[in-house]
Amino acid sequence: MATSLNDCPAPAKLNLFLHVTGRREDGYHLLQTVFQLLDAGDSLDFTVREDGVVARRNDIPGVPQDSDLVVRAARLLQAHRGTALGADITVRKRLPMGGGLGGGSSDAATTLIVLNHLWNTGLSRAELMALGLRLGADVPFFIFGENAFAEGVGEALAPIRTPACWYVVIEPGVAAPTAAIFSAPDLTRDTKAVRITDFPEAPNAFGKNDLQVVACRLFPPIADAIEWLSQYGDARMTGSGACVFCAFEHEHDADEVLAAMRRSRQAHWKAWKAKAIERHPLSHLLES
Ligand SMILES: C[C@@](CO)(OP(=O)(O)O)[C@H](O)COP(=O)(O)OP(=O)(O)OC[C@H]1O[C@@H](n2ccc(N)nc2=O)[C@H](O)[C@@H]1O
Ligand SMILES: Nc1ncnc2c1ncn2[C@@H]1O[C@H](COP(=O)(O)OP(=O)(O)O)[C@@H](O)[C@H]1O
Repeated sequence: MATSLNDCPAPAKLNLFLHVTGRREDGYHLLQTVFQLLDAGDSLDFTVREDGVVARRNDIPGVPQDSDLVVRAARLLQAHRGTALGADITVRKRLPMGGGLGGGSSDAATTLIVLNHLWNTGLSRAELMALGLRLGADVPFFIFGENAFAEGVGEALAPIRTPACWYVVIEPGVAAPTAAIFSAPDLTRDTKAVRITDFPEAPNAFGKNDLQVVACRLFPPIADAIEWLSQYGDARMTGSGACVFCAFEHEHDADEVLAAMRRSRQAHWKAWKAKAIERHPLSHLLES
């Protein structure tokens, strides 16, 4: 049995659309969204420890070890299965925090998938998804392992085909706190529910992101990024922001947009391209 796994990917996600259709009694919002996996993300190293200690080996500014979703995920699995093993974990962050790309959730999902393998704790995909939901609404999606239409708070998932394309992602340089966006008085919470069969073959212009109006009001750089990227297609925000994206059929189209940005007065934005992928790269570590 292996005792370490290095360079484990934690892919980013985009919300191709995000509708707020209602609110639960506990205040959480009911959503409909399509989650799209990208070939860009964070990466993590894991080494099993015999002494039961779970430790993050690197510093992440603003995220103390004990509140890191990675450490919390490892300790949750450890307690759930009563294993005596621990782990040293290194997290290489590339995704911005508060970016709407699901970075922290994806790190947590990768941790659950990899440690379930290294610790031989034997949880099924469904059991790991249920455990992951305790850490955040986006975590089950990453364990689900393929692009999905999601309902509820994001935990009711159905597989969906999405176009093979490239995305340009702009980081507008602000962090959008999810709680502030959802609690805004001007958030609309009554978008009519759609059915998965309404989702067209070429869905990049389907629906809208209901969180975008609020996020643009609170954080004007998000509005600036959407306006700039809209020259090239249907640009919109992912999740609760702050990142903004637009789809392109060919990689060279995405390259041209990035080059145009670097020549423009928006050259200070961080921007990159990523390819749409169909499956989570660690999906093979879990049974069906
Ligand atoms: C909006 C989405 C869409 O994929 O992603 P992100 O943009 O954050 O990645 C998610 O639903 C984010 O879910 P999750 O990651 O669990 O959100 P949290 O940070 O835990 O939520 C912070 C707060 O936002 C509010 N919240 C969150 C989710 C939801 N469906 N309804 C809510 O009202 C709650 O007040 C919650 O306490
Ligand atoms: N490993 C982690 N990576 C990123 N953020 C983390 C991590 N652990 C905890 N967090 C907290 O979760 C918050 C949301 O981060 P993240 O999931 O990256 O953004 P978003 O949900 O907007 O995509 C961060 O602001 C940070 O405080």
